[in-house]
Amino acid sequence: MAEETRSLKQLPAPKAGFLLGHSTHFSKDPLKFLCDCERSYSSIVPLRLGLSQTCFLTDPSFIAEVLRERTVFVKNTPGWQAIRTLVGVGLLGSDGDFWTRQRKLTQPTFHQRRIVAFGELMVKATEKMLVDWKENAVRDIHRDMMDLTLDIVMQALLNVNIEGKEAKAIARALDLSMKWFSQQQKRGFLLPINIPLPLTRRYFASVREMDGFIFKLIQQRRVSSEDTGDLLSMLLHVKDETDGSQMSDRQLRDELATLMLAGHETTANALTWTWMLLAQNPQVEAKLHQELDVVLQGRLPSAADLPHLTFAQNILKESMRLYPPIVLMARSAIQDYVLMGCRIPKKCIVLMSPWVMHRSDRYFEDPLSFQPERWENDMEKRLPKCTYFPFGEGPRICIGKSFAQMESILILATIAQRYRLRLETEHEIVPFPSITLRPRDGLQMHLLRRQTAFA
Ligand code: HEM
Repeated sequence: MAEETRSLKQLPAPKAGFLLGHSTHFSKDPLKFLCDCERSYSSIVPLRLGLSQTCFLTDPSFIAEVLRERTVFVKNTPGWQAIRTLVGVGLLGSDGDFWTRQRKLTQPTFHQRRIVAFGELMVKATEKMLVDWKENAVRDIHRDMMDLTLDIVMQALLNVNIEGKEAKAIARALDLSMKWFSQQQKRGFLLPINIPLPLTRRYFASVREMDGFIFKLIQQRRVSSEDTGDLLSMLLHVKDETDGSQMSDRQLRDELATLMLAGHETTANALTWTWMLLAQNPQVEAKLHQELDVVLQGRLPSAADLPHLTFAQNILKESMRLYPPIVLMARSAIQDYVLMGCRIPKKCIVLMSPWVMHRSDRYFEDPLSFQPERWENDMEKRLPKCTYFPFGEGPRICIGKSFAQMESILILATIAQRYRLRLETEHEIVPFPSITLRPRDGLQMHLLRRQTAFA
């Protein structure tokens, strides 16, 4: 006999408010609320956030299924609609056939072979930043990592310099978008974008200014046909193999805005949390220094060193386990779908959280402690799929994964060769989940010059 299908309503759920459902608890402290759900309820937790019927998944195989079924579970959620105001219908926020075409066109651009060419640029940009670092100074390391990764992504994408007015306009739009999203989030629900609040007006004005610069850059490149070796040059030349068509200016603009947003904050935050964790765990830091000294012998790192910097790789894996830059992923069901015997109704929003899965004691021993060694002996391969998924999973897995891994290791190695960073604050560092997970009040750190045999 066929097994009976349960409805979401039959599953145990946290107590909900009459009007706002679970929104009040969720918006107060989303990470704690979701961790409590994982500990106290079954693998599918029904929730109501505002008017939206929602469910939260805590079983890795359920998460893997939803991420795999990209034609049923799409990105048409209020959060994604807000992100589209910045990135349009680029890879990150599109669905269906349009996404398939864009992914096919963009994928070769991110091939490992091509990405390696950006290694030198990444190290040079880090060295340029270090010119302003002085021994014993106190700096907001979060700000520094944001500026550095923006510099790198701008050069890799557009071959423009961070000091130029184009880059400044783009940085302003990205920054205002973060503020705008945070403001929306604090409210606990998203207001329609056409309500002319002051920040909303400033945000849209800055997006228009950013667009002006991007369209101008695209035009200049089309006219000159110059290959400047950046990602824009590659995207300008890719052709759909079925009909030979190329990307329009609008599509190029949307992809560039997407790559700037997706490729900058995420890596900056991964590095910021890594510096905090290294300062809190000096024995791990000492082991990193030892590896850097043995492998690099005092010279600058390059892409060719990556396979030998295995402890550095494990540090970043472990830091993204505890502080995944994307803490929550959302999809909306376009039709009823039966997930492991439970009916997920059409329009239901499905939530999945790397933060929650990465901190579950069902999969990780002593989950809150920072132990890069746990990743030795191919531990990642032995975990069930979607237990550890900082870059997502399935067909929509992060296209910039190799770029981000190379960038974060090269930056980590270049800085850690010369400096030890110590926490300046006695206060608790509060993780704040905006589009990405950042420290709410920045990260003030004290710079100590490292004494090495090579200095
Ligand atoms: C540590 C750094 C990074 C992390 C943790 C990260 C994480 C993610 C995650 C979790 C997704 C999937 C989102 C979802 O399915 O809802 C994603 C998608 C994406 N990421 Fe990243 N990312 C990082 C760096 C980058 C970089 C450097 C780039 C580009 C330069 C990039 C470009 C993208 C794009 C375009 C997508 C959308 C892919 C698609 O839907 O086909 N990311 N990223």
